[in-house]
This record gives sequence, C-alpha cells and structure tokens, in this order.
Amino acid sequence: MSSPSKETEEPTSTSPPEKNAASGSGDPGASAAQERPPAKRRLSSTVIEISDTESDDSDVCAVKSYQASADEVKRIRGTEYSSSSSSSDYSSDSESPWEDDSILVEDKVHSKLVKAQLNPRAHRMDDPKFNSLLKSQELKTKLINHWSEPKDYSSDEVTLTCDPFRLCLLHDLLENPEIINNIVDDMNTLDWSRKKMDLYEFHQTTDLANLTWQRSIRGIYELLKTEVMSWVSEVTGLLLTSVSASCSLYGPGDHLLVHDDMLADRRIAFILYLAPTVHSRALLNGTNMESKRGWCGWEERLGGALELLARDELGRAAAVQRRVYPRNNMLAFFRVGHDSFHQVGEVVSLELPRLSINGWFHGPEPPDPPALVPPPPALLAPPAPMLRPHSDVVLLNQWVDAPYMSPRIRAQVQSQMERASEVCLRDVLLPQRYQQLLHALARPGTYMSFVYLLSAVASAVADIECARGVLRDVLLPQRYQQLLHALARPGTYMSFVYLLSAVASAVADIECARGVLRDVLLPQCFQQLLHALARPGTYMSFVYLLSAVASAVADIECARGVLRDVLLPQRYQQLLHALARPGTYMSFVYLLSAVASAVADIECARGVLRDVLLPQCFQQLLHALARPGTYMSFVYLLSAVASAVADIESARGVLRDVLLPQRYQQLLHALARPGTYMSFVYLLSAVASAVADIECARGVLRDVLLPQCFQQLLHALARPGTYMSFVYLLSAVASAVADIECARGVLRDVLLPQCFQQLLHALARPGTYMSFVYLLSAVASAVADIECARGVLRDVLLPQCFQQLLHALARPGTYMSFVYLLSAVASAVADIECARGVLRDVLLPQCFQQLLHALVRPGTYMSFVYLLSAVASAVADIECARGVLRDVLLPQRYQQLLHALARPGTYMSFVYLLSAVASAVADIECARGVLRDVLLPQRYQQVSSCCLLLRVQSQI
Ligand SMILES: O=C(O)CCC(=O)C(=O)O
Ligand SMILES: [Fe+2]
Repeated sequence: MSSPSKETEEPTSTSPPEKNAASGSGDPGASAAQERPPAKRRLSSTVIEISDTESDDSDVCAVKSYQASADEVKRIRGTEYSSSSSSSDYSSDSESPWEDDSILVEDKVHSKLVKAQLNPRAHRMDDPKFNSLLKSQELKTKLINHWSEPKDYSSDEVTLTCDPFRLCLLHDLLENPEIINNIVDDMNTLDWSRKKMDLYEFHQTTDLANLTWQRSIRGIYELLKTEVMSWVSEVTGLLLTSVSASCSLYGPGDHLLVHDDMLADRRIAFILYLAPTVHSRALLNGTNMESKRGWCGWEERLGGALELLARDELGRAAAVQRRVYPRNNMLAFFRVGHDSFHQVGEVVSLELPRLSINGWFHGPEPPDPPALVPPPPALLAPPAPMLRPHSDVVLLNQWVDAPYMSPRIRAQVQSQMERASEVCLRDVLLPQRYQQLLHALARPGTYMSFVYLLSAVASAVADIECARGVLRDVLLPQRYQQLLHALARPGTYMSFVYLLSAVASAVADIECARGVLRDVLLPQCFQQLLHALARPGTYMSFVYLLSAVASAVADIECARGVLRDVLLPQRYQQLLHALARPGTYMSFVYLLSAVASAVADIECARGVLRDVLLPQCFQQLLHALARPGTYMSFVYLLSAVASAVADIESARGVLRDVLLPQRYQQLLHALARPGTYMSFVYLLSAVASAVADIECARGVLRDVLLPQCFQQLLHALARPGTYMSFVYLLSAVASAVADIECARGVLRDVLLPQCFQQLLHALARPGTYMSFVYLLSAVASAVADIECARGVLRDVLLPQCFQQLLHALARPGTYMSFVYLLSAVASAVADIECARGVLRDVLLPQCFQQLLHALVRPGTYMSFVYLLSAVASAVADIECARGVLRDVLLPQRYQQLLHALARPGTYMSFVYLLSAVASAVADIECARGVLRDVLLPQRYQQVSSCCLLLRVQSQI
C-alpha cells in the first residue's frame, strides 16, 4: 500500500550545495540536461497547461509549447540582435535542439551574462532560503526530544503531533515566501501528467531532478536536498541520503486514497504546500480559462486535507484521526512506516488547484526499527477469517478465456487501459465459469445487488432485447417476469426516475450489498469495489455510479459508429473531441445529451421554437445554438424548451403574488440579465421558492433540527440573493447536518436507538465520508423516525395526504430513499393551500381542476417530480403544446399523445417526455419501431443505416 510511485522514482544522491547549480558540472541535473526535453516558456497569458498522459495529443502540446518558447526567444533576441531568423530557423540553427534562454549554456560565460540581462526572469529572485528561525539549536533540541519520546510540541515555527503517528509541520519553511509565486509561475511551464487509478486522481510532474530549467523549482530542489534534509535528519535521528520529489496538482474531485508510502528505502515523506495569497491568475484545472481573481490561499472549504488515519487492532487503516489543510509555505513531514496511513481528501475547489511539492527522503534502514511502531499484526498473523475468501489465489487461466491470456492481447488490454482507463472485453470468462456465476446469481436470497442491478438496468435501457437475454439468465424467474411485465406496460419506459429509485434502494444498505457482492463478484473485482466505496471524499453519488457503470457498458467505438451517422459532421467532431478528453466518461447523462443531440435536428427545433418563443427569446436561442462547441445537451434542451413554454410575463404574474417583495425584485433582476433564460432548473427554483413559504419551512426545521443547526440554516437563508429553492433547501439542510459530530447529536435524538447504532457503525467505516447520497440517506434516516415525521407532517399536510404518508412509512422495508425523501420534504414544505393559490392563477381552469383532483387521489403524493410535472404542466399551456406537437409528430403519434394527455391526471411532464425519447433511442431495434412511426422519413433512414453499422460491428 505504498503511494503512487513516480514514473521514475530515482532518488538522486546528495551533492554539496553549489553556488551555481546550473553551471556546476557535478550537478546531478547536468546529466539530465543532456537529454532534457524541450524547454517551455510560458507566454504571459497562459495558465497551467496539463498535457495529459492519457491524451494522444500530449506530444502535440509539447511541440506547440516548444514552438511558443522558440518564438518568444526569437522575439527577445530579435530586438537585441536584429536576428531575422524564424522560430524554426532558431530551432535548427541552435547548437542543441533543446536550447533556450532559461538554460544557461555551459562554458559560455559571456553569453550567460548577456542572457541574464536579456531574460526578464533572470532578475527574479530564485533562491529559496531556509527559515533561519528553524535553525535555532534550542528549537532543534526540543524537537529532537519530543520526536523521540514521542510527545506533542507546538511553537510559532513548528507543530509536532504524535497521534495517530508523528507529523511535523514547519509553518514557514522559506524565509522568502514571495518566491512561491515564482514557483507557481514555473509550474506553468511544466508538463503535467494525469495520475489516475482506483486509488488516486491528480496531476504530477516528473521528478524534480529532471526539472533543472525552472530556476525557482531547481532552487527548492537544492534546498530540499541539502539544508532541509539534514535538518529533518537531525530532528528525527534518521540517516537520510537522498531525495525524490515532484510537483503535484489536485484539481476538482482529485484525491489520493489511503496508503502508507512504504516503498523501498523511503524514510520520511514530506509535502511543501504552495498556496500563495496573491496571484494574478486563478488556475483552472484542465481549462484554459483565465480569471482575474486573486488567490486566497487555501481554505478548509476547498477540501484537500492531508488526512492521517488511525489503525485498528489488526494494524489496518481505520478512521481518519487528524486533518491538516494546506497552508502556503508549510512543510509537513512524517516517518514512513507500518503506521503511516494517510490520504488526501477530495479537492472540492472549482477555482483553485491544490499545489504542492512533495516526495520522500531516502536512506538506509535504521539498525533497530523502533518498537513503537510494530508491523501490523495483520502482516504477521494469518488473514482474518472475514478476508479469507478474497485472499484466495485466483489463477486467471482458470477463469479467463485463453485468448485473453496471451501476452500480446494482455499488452493490448494494458495499453488500452493506460490510454483510456477503460476497456471492454467480450466473452472474457470461460463458459463453465460463466455458468457458475450465473448459478451463484440465481441462488435464492441473492438479490439484485448494486452493481449488478446497475448493469442490469443499464443494459435494460441500453438494448431491451439484449437486456432480456441477459436478464433471463441472471434474474430469478419471478424477478425476470416482473421486469418483463414492467417493460411491457404500455407507455412504460424505464424512466430515469425509475432507474434512480431502483438503484437508490440497491445502494441503501451497503453492508448488505457487500455481502451480496462478496459472493457474486470475482475476488479482485470485489476488492476494487470495496476500495471504490471506501474512497475518501468520493461521493458515491448516484450520477457518479451511473456514469461509471454506463461507461463500463458503453463501448465507445460502437457509440462512435452510431453517432457518426446520425450527427451533423461538425457535431460529431466536437463529440469525438470531447470523448477524447482524458478522464471523460461517457456518462449516462453525457450519453443522453449526445443522443439527444443526435435526434434533435436543429432545423426542426428551430421550427418548433420559432412558433413558441417570444421573438427576442428565439433570437437569443439561435444565437446560443450558433456558439461553437455548443451542444444541444440535455440540460440545454430542457432549458430551451422550458424557455419556449414558459411565458416570462406569465411567470412574473405568478411570482409577484407568491414571493416576498424583495425576492421578487431579485428574481426580476436576474431575469433581466441579457441572455438569461428561464431555464428549467431556474424555473424550478423560482417556483419552488414561490411555493415554499419561508416561514413555514422555518416552522418545520425549528422542530427537527438542533438549535445551532437551525440557527445556521436561518443564517444561510438570510443571505442576500439566496433563494430558498428546493435544491438549495436540501443543500442547506445537508450543510446543517454535515458536521458528523453535530449530526450525531441530531441523530441521537431523532433516530430509534438501533438505527442510531447502525448509523454510527456506518460512519465509523474507514474513509467513509458523509457523501451526498449517504448524507441524504442519513438525513433521511434522521427524519425517518415516523413519530417525529408524523409531528412535522401532521401540521403541514392535508389530513388525507398525511394519512397516506403514514401508511407508506409503515410499510416494512420501506427506505426513505432519495426520491422518497424529496417527496416527503416537498410535501412537508409545500403548503397545498398555497400551491393551490399559485396554480389557480396559472393553470387553465380545467387543468387546475384536474390537479386538485389528482392531489386528492388516494396514494397520490405531491412528490417532487409530481410537483414539477404539475408546475411544468401548469406553465405549459396545453393548447400551445398541442400546437407544437401537431407540427412535429406524425399524425397518429400526435393522436396517441393527445389521448395520453387527455387521461385524467396525466401531465405531459418534461421528464416524462425526455425519458420517453431517451428510451426510444436507447434500443435501436426497438427504436426502429418507435422511430419509424415518430420520425420524419429522412431521419428514420439515417437511424436505420446506423443500426446496420452497429450490427456489423457487433459481429466483428
Ligand atoms: O499532498 C499531500 O498532502 C500528501 C501526498 C501524499 O501522501 C503522497 O503523494 O504520497
Ligand atoms: Fe503519501
């Protein structure tokens, strides 16, 4: 469980500090300089560019970057020397193909001086200085004593903590912290490669030993190798002989999972955090966007803590015990050993990358390793019984079909994995193993486990015919029948919401899922899954899971074939480009948006919108659609259509009556922004605000939340510009309970004792964060106490709705799933009387009557989706929708649709429509049938030809 090793972790041996490292022939960098890569010079307007190792065009980036360097050198020289050579001339004429102005050419002292004058960067102060306060003998003696005892110590300069293992923080490593700006500048010129595995995701450079042409970085490297290393050696009493280090960059979502750094002769791990408070650029990971905002150092809310984990009785990593957040100019170091379990929490900053220079001091093993940190018993004792099934040696050739075992194929698979992080292996299992697996899945009691469910459902929506085949073999007969039955229901589509609720249930009990998966998955898969579930900061959000699984089943090559035929050429190129982005998963949503684009003929959309939108909105839309790289993505499409049907004037009328005056003004203001569309989400949040009486919500929350949480919430709600949108409300509540300690308090009071114990147990899992979904389910549990919920709901809901809810809550095995929670809370805060008022003004009279009717139907909940669809219907003038659809749909479909719309209580919700279309295109064979009837003839021809292609491909 060492940390991700560098591609070349070759510690350089220490050399004495040299006055001019660049010219010293004994400099270890000198050998590297002979084969140094093209120097990069950052143009003043660029930001950190990440040339991804997974990307095929990283070479191109390097070349471009080199060209830019050469051009700039030419520019500088051109003024001074009146050289007329082009940049390419410069490249070929130079004595070394690698030459540039930032590397001083050896044995040319004269030109060195001239260059130092010509190079504006030569005037920069590039020598980092070790903080002289740290050199105090008194301080060192104290530290030596405290380190060996071991005992905590704290002063202005240093903090040493000993639990769960010794970690020393030097608060101000450099006496001249201004140089950190130079270092960050220099980082802009580096090649960053993406490190991505199940254990980590971040960007890293090569070893600093190879970075001899970035002066400030070279300076830091020299300092680390000399003064810092000998200081650390003195304090820790360890013989340290060399250093290996690199620069790391963690963008949004990046993290590094628990590991102990134990590898070869690493003795001390260190991290120098770089988070200067003032900088002209904000660095946006992977983008070239430039922001004028300054840096604000690092803050806890940005995530990315260095987290130290305790050990359990078997010596395995247990709970996070200490978190240290990056601070500019702070060096953290700790001894590498059996106890040094640590990780980097997920970075949640969208603005700033987490930057550091980190690595290890190496040295010989000390003569007698301290008794203080014995190797974990797990390493000495036989494996614990619970792990035994997974520690079996798996002979691949007993599971995997022979062709996959050939070195050539394995090499191909590996290189595909390294390139794309995903690979699709067909018929990978030996037939008899496959049968065994099927058999295992068929065991009574084995239910639709999480992954299995996901893949089943994903398959189900991806190709219904194929899914039937899969499911027939895999599902218990009665489940299969149920599923078929469900799929066969007229008008039933496995809508997104459906999928969500199925999966939500599946993931609702992780412990149980583990049990299921342990029996079903191959051991190594199970381990990977456990790992994934344990990832710190990994929000096992639903979308994430879906996108992972969707990626797993979505063969990109195949998708390309489909899309090539359907999309307009330039859209297809854009899509390819997007798909080529490293780390890009063809997530479910993504796929939807791709397909949505595929079937959405812009010309056709124009026709629809021209008739529906106010002229100026239509113009804005055209304008937006014309933007290069603009995809008519799902959300986009939604917002476009939402705009189309939402008459702003009408919305104003609604909101004027419902919102508090100042909120209404804020809203008008927002709507008046040029180019602002009343997008779907926006509309929702506006309407949600409209119907959510703040006072009422306060009443609900006052009773449910702990006083301090309630105060926090009030505070949040009082922020200017804050809308109490539904999503917002959730996130507010989520924030309120986000502090685990606080949540415990809340939950202790709210949950039934055994539920509370289960929750504590779950929270205590190593690396478990209260992820979003998790948090929701925790909160859901918190409010799930039926007694408590009764109190809340009794006051809010209409009597008959309340009775229905009680009834639902009393169902055995009912989880307050996400959707469920939403609908419960939505019901709770949505005063039906108030909603009536809103809708009475907005809906056509007959719709309003239908709605009232629907709301009182037994079993009807004013769920979120329902509410949405009600409101969506409310603002969508059915007459108008008819007009739109009459022109777009084939007559018989239009009649069917009208018929459907005419069903009592049926609303043409957006989600519904989308999911219908999504389903329609999800199974090409099936889609043919659907599309033949629905699509214009020429579109149908296009889709048909891609079906053919698909079939041909799948036969290959
Ligand atoms: O950046 C950090 O805080 C720790 C990095 C780390 O543990 C590693 O790279 O091995
Ligand atoms: Fe580490």
